[in-house]
Amino acid sequence: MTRIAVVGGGRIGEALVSGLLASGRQARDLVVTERFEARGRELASEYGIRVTQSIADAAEGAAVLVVAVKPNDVESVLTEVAEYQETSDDDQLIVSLAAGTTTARFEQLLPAGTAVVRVMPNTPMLVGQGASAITPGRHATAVHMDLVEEMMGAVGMVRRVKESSMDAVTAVSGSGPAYFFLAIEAMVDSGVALGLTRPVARDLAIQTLVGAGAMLSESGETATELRAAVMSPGGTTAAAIRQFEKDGLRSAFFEAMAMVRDRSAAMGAVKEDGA
Ligand SMILES: NC(=O)C1=CN([C@@H]2O[C@H](COP(=O)(O)OP(=O)(O)OC[C@H]3O[C@@H](n4cnc5c(N)ncnc54)[C@H](O)[C@@H]3O)[C@@H](O)[C@H]2O)C=CC1
Ligand SMILES: O=C(O)[C@@H]1CCC=N1
Repeated sequence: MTRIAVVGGGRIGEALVSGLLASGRQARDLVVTERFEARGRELASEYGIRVTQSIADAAEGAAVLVVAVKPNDVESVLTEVAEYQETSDDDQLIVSLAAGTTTARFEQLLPAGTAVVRVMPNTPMLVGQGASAITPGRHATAVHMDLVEEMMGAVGMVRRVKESSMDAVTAVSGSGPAYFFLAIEAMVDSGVALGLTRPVARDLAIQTLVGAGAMLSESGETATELRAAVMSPGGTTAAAIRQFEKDGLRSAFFEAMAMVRDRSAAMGAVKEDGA
């Protein structure tokens, strides 16, 4: 089976590894490079995978090298990857999970002709429920795209998009889980303010999110139709929706997601300028 090396054992690197193992991939087919030794030991003992501090060591024999470090660390990682590739016969497919960083930037830092596929994943891939968008670099072939679609498909759903859509994708699905976590925090606190115990408020709020998500994905009905079915005429839900609209919830989403798009685009622009 294709050997995968993951550089960066942080939150998203761990989510990928955990999701891949849960989907049936063998621990021997995965290797992680993690710069912090203690974190590396934690991952090795939790998942039974090999963890190393050396990028060259992980890259050796791997067909795919996944870059799962912060955008600011991409350059130093790719410098090491390029050094490795120039002295070996391996020509791994490079998969980027880094927000805002373009495939052109990756190609600039890697040996000429290196195949790069950019992915915007999200953390629910930890439990096999990720939502990823993928886009090819200049040298990525249909075979490379199929390989990445299969890898990310093992930990959730995948859509192919144009690279120019990646900043918007980040606003919807990359950062998206945090919006729902924030909503749950607010719902639990509000339930407590209304007199519920915290465990009861928490359990009810979480199951409500899970149930609403299942209805959205399984019923074939739109969010608008499903909301209408909860809103009895002159009832409780209508009172809540009216208040949310008055407080600008819809516009808050629009503004916040436009901020993500702009932030993501700015991260890419700064790096391409070489700043
Ligand atoms: N956290 C999220 O929900 C999402 C994150 N991303 C992207 O994934 C990337 C990683 O994000 P997180 O996992 O949240 O960050 P993180 O900070 O949790 O993990 C990054 C890990 O990389 C390690 N690292 C850095 N330089 C290294 C090197 N040279 N060699 C080996 N290990 C090295 C760090 O020690 C750290 O453990 C970022 O580029 C981010 O934009 C994309 C989508 C969602
Ligand atoms: O907040 C971030 O920059 C990363 C990218 C998408 C989700 N988390």
